[in-house]
Amino acid sequence: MITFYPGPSKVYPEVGQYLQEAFESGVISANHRSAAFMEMLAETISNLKLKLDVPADYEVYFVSSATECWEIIAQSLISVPSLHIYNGAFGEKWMEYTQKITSGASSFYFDHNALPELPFASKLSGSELICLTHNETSNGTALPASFLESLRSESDNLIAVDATSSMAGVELPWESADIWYASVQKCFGLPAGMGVLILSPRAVERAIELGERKHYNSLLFIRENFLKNQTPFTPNILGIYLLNRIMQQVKPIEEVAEQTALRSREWYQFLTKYRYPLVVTNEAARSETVIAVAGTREKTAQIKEAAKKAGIVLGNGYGTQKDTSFRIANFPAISSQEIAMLQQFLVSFAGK
Ligand SMILES: O=C(O)C(=O)[C@H](O)COP(=O)(O)O
Ligand SMILES: N[C@@H](CCC(=O)O)C(=O)O
Repeated sequence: MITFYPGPSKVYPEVGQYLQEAFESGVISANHRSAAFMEMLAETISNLKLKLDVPADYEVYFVSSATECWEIIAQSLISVPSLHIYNGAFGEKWMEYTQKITSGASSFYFDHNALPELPFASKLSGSELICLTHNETSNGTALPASFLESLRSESDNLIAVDATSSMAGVELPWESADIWYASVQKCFGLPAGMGVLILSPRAVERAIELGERKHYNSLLFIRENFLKNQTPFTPNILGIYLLNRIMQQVKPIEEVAEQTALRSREWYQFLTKYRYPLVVTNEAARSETVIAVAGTREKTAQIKEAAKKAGIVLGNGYGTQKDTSFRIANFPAISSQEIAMLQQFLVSFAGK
């Protein structure tokens, strides 16, 4: 089967070889306070920062998932009600989890075919954390870099961005936000089981100011460990090993992003040509890494079933469009040959 599911998704083919190497190297049997592990952790962070072009003064931590980042942020970085700007299921869930933990999260909902308006920024006091979803996996939308850049210039607030399904696939305007996080099972092309959390110096300062230390995953506790090249709890050592190998292998993000952009343009043109209705009709709001195709319940079920018979897994819809859309991951680990196979299938399905 070839898979276009937007997470877990296709892993880079080299992962097979790296798994064997990890076993043979002995590092996955090593204690996580050993020199061997600490060196590997430091090297992984350094390779990730290099390949993804993360600013030198931003700090990188590995946690268990993007979902855990919702909790870490709510516990350790929010003191006054946060503002959540979203248009889909993952942004909404982030707001709901935060609400449960902090008892104060406000929402600014915008239509998935629109981009959020900026005037909300002038109504903020300055201490609220602004929470944005860069790439909304559920409905195939993304925020353009220009939106993040404008928000940054309009507001002094700390900004947190969920880049779960875009980090390592597109270029991110790092300096336009303070907290970024993602999961490795999307654009990193890795097996699931790890989250990447990246903080600006201002976010670190905020964590220090708030001084929250009540949880095993309190940000300050995580940070203190990472500063020693360690982790607060036994980490996913295999996941870190694989991430390091993939970061060594991939091209710089600028080149990866070029390919993502080109492939996404081709996908949208192809789908339009063969009359597959897109969930996102506004081109400016479309994601480059997750493409959502609309359809009736019946048609959507039929196409997923026919694809399966042809050896292809399409992503189910998610959230309000669970049964009336399917999703196609446009992640870097997917090969051009696989894309051609799916397109061939879609051409023949369209003709039926
Ligand atoms: O796809 C998204 O967007 C998500 O939020 C993921 O489902 C979250 O993945 P985890 O890393 O939390 O498992
Ligand atoms: N992120 C994946 C999985 C989410 C889930 O099922 O919890 C998706 O968008 O489908």
